[in-house]
Amino acid sequence: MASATAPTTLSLLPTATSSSTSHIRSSLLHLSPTSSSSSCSISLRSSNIRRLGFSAADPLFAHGVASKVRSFGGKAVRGVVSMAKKSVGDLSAADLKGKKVFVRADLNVPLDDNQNITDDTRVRAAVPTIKHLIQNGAKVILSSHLGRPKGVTPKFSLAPLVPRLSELLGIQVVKADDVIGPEVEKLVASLPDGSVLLLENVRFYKEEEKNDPEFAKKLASLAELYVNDAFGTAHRAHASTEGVTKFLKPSVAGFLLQKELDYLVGAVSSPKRPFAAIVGGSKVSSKIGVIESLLEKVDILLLGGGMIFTFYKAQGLSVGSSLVEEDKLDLATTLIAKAKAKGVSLLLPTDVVIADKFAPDANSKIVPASGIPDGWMGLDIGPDSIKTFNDALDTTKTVIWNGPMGVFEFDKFAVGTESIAKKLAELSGKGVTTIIGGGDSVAAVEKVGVAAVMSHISTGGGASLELLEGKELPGVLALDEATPVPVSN
Ligand SMILES: Nc1ncnc2c1ncn2[C@@H]1O[C@H](COP(=O)(O)OP(=O)(O)O)[C@@H](O)[C@H]1O
Ligand SMILES: O=C(OP(=O)(O)O)[C@H](O)COP(=O)(O)O
Repeated sequence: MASATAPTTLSLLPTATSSSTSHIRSSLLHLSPTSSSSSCSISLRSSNIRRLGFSAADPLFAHGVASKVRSFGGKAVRGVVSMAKKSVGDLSAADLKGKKVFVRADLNVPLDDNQNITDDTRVRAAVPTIKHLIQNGAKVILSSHLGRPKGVTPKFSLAPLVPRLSELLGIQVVKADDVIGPEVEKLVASLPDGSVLLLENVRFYKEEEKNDPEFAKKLASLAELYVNDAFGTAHRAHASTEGVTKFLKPSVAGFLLQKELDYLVGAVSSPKRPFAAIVGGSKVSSKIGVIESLLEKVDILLLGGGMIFTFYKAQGLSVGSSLVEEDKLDLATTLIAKAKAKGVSLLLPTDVVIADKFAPDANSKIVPASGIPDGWMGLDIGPDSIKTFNDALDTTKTVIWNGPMGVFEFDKFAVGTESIAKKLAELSGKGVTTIIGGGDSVAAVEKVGVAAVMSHISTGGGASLELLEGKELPGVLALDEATPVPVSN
């Protein structure tokens, strides 16, 4: 784990020359949370941050440094500023033995009509942190939401999670019928060391989503330490993800949360190059933030999905009845110009699979991007584009993918998306870092059966999108910072 890494200290002095500045900048980039999430500390002045070409909004700093830099305004910052969050791996066995630990996980899994879990990815992803805690003698009070219930709703109970959790953990998980209150307190008091109590769906209380401080305090009163491992919910400032940290110290990151940050912030901020991003999905409007943020970092940007037709139309091509956002035509033109100015190789599909209706049994044909007839709509990228994309991807060392290349829910229009999934699997096998940024791209990778070989598959759709946009996640910001290391200055 990161805590085993030797502590690293950088001093950014105001007198730094331009050559030392570039050295510091590259060292700093190298010291992403990936390489040293718990033991890297930096001494810096805000003037040097600017000189190094960083802005306080740089995602590299988003989860530690930036907030401090901002809070100091333009004034000199002296002393140690930690860039990472404290991890559950930083807590010693003595910190954990016999301690009641409130663990917020994201166990928001899909259930079928018979309340069977149809995809247990999030349950499996929560296991390493819980196992670590129980193996160190902690009493785990496990909390999650499921769905978006309005008040107590039996079909959103966490009861279906108990058998799978117990199986994966190798112990019988006890379930409470409530989230707070005397019955829950009684169950907590009776917990032996190394056990797990699963609380009921935390969203059964409306106070959860309101981040009500009184509710957060009641949650906190159940435990002595807080671990947030709910990456998929880290973009929500709710009582169990943010509010509770005000009442429980330490408040630390779980292993899953750390891994997500390592890849979606660390690997993206200091990628092995060439670095490519593949962005697809339905609309430009939902991916503007991601595209703009990635344009700052990538060498190659491949665009697919429904959004390409807005780019085509902006370039004067006919798009038939394809999905187009008329109010985003100027934006598409701006993004193309921005890519050019930044030297990013932006590839739009050169051919598309078109359909005569939006349906799985639609008639289809392949046409060049410039040849979409009236009444037809583009639902997938074509074979020439797949080849061009594959050739570009062959040159890369890091790839991040967010959003399908076509309407992959219909088999006839899933070829582009599935080809990308297969290509990334092949590249992963050759040592390329492959990151799947949540949402439908994860479903595509799973459909093709190549999920296991990817470097990282995010468990959060919305959360990963916000991270890739360079936003700060409230559930992460609220956690304690990693212990600072004294700076030699
Ligand atoms: N050419 C297209 N026309 C219409 N919809 C498309 C097209 N290509 C992809 N889509 C749709 O985009 C949806 C995913 O979009 P989005 O939610 O933005 O991606 P993600 O979930 O990966 O973030 C899928 O349901 C897919 O069917
Ligand atoms: O499934 C989730 O988000 P996602 O669908 O964006 O991956 C999380 O559990 C967050 O759920 P929410 O969007 O109801 O807050």
